[in-house]
Amino acid sequence: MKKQRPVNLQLNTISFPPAAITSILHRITGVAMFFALLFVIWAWAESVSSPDGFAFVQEQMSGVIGKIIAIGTISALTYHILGGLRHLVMDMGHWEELESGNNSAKIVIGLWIVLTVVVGVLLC
Ligand code: HEM
Repeated sequence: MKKQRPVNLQLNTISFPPAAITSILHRITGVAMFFALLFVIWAWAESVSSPDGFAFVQEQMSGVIGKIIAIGTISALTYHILGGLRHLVMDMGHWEELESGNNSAKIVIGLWIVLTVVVGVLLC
């Protein structure tokens, strides 16, 4: 057995390829959407419960926290759909090689950032 074996992984020195980053972001945005949906469902239910309920939700959503939640939720959904479409293309047998997989990952991340900025500008 080798005597000098690595004793631990230095996570901060590991560089993740774009495809790995898209993969973990897909899971993170999926879990984030699950929790965001709790808020979305509450907001929908409250807003149709009465005129006062509608006014309350409207007031919350026009505040800073409401806008952060809205932009975050739409951003997570946008990423998840872009990542999902990338998976669909890969399921059809394309973008499966190292180079094309990393390129499509970079495009997904780039598009996501651009679309999130657009959503942010539109909602602010
Ligand atoms: C509110 C709606 C959604 C929620 C809460 C959600 C949640 C999740 C979660 C938590 C995962 C990670 C599962 C895991 O890694 O074990 C996941 C994976 C996935 N989602 Fe969604 N998802 C939603 C909508 C969508 C949509 C609209 C698409 C397609 C455009 C999509 C495509 C996928 C795909 C392809 C995976 C698998 C990714 C992989 O194998 O690495 N999802 N979803």
